[in-house]
Amino acid sequence: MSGMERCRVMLEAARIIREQREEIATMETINNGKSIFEARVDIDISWQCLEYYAGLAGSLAGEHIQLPGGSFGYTRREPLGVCVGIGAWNYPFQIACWKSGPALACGNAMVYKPSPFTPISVVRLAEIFTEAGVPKGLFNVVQGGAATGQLLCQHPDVAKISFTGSVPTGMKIMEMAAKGIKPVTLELGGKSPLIIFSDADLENAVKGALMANFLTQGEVCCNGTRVFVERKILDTFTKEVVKRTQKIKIGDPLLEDTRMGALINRPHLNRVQGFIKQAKEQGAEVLCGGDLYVPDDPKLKNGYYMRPCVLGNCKDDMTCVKEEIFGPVMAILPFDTEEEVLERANATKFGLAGGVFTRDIQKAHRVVAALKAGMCFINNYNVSPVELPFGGYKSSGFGRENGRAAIEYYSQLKTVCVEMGDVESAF
Ligand SMILES: NC(=O)c1ccc[n+]([C@@H]2O[C@H](COP(=O)([O-])OP(=O)(O)OC[C@H]3O[C@@H](n4cnc5c(N)ncnc54)[C@H](O)[C@@H]3O)[C@@H](O)[C@H]2O)c1
Ligand SMILES: C[N+](C)(C)CCCC=O
Repeated sequence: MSGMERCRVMLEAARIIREQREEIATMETINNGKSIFEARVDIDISWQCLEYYAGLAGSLAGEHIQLPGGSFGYTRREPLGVCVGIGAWNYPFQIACWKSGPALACGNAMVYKPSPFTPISVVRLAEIFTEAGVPKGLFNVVQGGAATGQLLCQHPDVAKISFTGSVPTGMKIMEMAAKGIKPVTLELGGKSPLIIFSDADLENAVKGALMANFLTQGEVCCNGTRVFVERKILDTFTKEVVKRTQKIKIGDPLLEDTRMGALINRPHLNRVQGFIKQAKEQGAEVLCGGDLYVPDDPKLKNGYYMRPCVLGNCKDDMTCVKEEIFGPVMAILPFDTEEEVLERANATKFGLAGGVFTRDIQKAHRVVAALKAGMCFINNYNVSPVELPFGGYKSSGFGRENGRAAIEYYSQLKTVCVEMGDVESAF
């Protein structure tokens, strides 16, 4: 298909998703356990992503380059072929759109494997693509776990792998990709810093800290879980964060006023609570939450609910400050100077995201320029306009999703050199 034809089909898919927003969001809530309130936002980001790449599909082009003697060259932006997408369980539908959007816009096919913990909503996406006119077999869903993922990565017909998941799995994916000389996009974990200066708008900073920690039960790769607070405002900020955290409505994720649903499964809930236990043993203070939450509704009493947790008295060398918890656990860390906080913020193997709250515009830009992270926020956190590239530094991965940047990762350049004169042979 031409770029314009692909554009039309993708716009139709975006339209169907928009039209079926409520049904898909409900399915996603059942799939993952996140609140319906948030699932709706995920679905909106998903159709926006398809719409955005539909817009780019028709404008993909190479360049024309003039050479001496009237000769010239040109480049063609060509698809890679069959791309494999492997997704995590925290944003099942959205991750599938972040991968299939640019992949299909560039003219590739995609075989997508969702996490076995959230297998359902991406099947609906495949149906929607078909309804919209995507040719049969162009977007495929294969269900399974690690073994299935490995087979896909090792398949000789696969041209590219785009993976979202943990750092340990990312390493394995990269090894398999290396054996087949396949390009790979790795969207991995994080332990991102959020820096609150004393001149920040306190109301916004508090809201930002909650956004940075408690969306999707805290199971968010780019969460700003190390909240560095300038000592002057530590007490006021902490008091307000704790007060608001305690007010988060937990429970049946399908209810309109619920803002925190259930964690993904029992082993993960136990793991998150294990981090909190260890934090206490290492000297952190639980300022609120961290315990199990049992909803009144008897049918939910065995659900994987916990109260969102704020940890005080944290130190940089504690496990809860160094490791990705992937649950609703915020660590608050005081700081005194800009230089000090930057050094501490960057002292991590991860580099997915980072944020700063301040009214000083020069300081804000200076700080984000110094942060070693792929996605930085000034005076907000965890918003995701599809126009902006998203991806990590260091162990958080490489390659980018969203924005024009993703086109580079789903296409390849062919150069054509055209001779307009005679061949000057060396022989
Ligand atoms: N950077 C991002 O955009 C982003 C987004 C969401 C989640 N994440 C990260 O994902 C992690 C949580 O997700 P998870 O628990 O699903 O991660 P995971 O690494 O356990 O699994 C991710 C996917 O990889 C598959 N998989 C597992 N082993 C495999 C193997 N050997 N070969 C091929 N595929 C394999 C799984 O079945 C799943 O589909 C967190 O670390 C989180 O930070 C990152
Ligand atoms: C939409 N968020 C909140 C920015 C999450 C992006 C995907 C990371 O887990």
